[in-house]
Amino acid sequence: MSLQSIKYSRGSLEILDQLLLPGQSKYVVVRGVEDGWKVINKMQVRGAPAIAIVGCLSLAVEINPEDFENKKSLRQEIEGKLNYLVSARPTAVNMKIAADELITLANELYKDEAIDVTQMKHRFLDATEAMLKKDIADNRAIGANGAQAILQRVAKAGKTPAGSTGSVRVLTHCNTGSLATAGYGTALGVVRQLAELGKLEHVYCTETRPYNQGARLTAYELVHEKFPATLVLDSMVAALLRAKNVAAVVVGADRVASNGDTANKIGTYQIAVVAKHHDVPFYVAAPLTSIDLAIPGGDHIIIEERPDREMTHVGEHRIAAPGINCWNPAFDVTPASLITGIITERGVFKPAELKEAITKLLES
Ligand SMILES: CSC[C@@H](O)[C@@H](O)C(=O)COP(=O)(O)O
Repeated sequence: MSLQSIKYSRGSLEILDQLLLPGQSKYVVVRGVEDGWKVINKMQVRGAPAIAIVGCLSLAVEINPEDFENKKSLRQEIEGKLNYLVSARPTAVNMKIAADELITLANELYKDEAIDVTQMKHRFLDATEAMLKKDIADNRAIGANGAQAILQRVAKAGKTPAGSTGSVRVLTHCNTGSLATAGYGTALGVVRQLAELGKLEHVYCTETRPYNQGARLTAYELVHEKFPATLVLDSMVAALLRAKNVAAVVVGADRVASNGDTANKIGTYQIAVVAKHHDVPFYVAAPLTSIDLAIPGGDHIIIEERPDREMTHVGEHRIAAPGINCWNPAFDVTPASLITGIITERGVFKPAELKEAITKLLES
């Protein structure tokens, strides 16, 4: 069974505290929106899809026991609280897209004269809870589409390791697995699917400084799943791609602009540059809820800057010289020109085809 980052039943929400992993597995109770905002901002829960789901469910547990005087007050509560949750972390677009969808739903329910305030609340709770199931289904589809794309490309290029039966070695960055989503994972879902097909020869994961999502979380998931896996430091990627016949890089995304430029965990951009140099295909795996068609390119993405302490300390232990200045952007933007394909639940797209393809899909 894969790890569960979010435990939810109507009226009750708990998240696995990712600040404590891998040392301790402890669930934190989220009682409402204020708790939801805090666990997202402090990164007790993180990863673009998980942020959106926990944010929305924190509103669900808050309004579940409340009696609203009328539909207008419920609609106002929903809009105000969702917009507040969007402010917890700025780079990932998933929370914003989920908030916009749920606000649109609340407006429709408000206008629907056939339902009363209690029915409106239940319809809203149903829609919020549906996100959990949808995310897992989307991730499974991403996994299948991504594994197929990688295996096809590798077969065409004749790049499987010598003596193997078409199995591949892949590299991933940050954590995109069960912990970053409702379950299964995006880029790690592709790895999972390769393993399910018996085609995963080896997966390499980066440490992902400074927060160490790779060493603490991805490595934890890979060990848990008993996948053949090796941890490397971020500074080893060039050497790894030169030495280990890696067939593909697959990473997640926090926000994909309409031209395919992709914001993801800091360090992703330099991996893409190195992959290009070594002629290794570089894939981004992300659900449609990570694609922001409202912005034309990566320059429009706000990059979150996090506290110096994440760089200067490992746990309680200071590793940097006292007094040194720090720059700690949590994400970078990989230009579309370095991306081979964007793997979604609805297919794999070249960055140049993304906008038209997604617009068509959303219209249908
Ligand atoms: C499926 S998670 C995709 C991305 O959100 C992930 O790669 C990432 O950058 C996470 O950053 P984090 O700062 O840990 O929230």
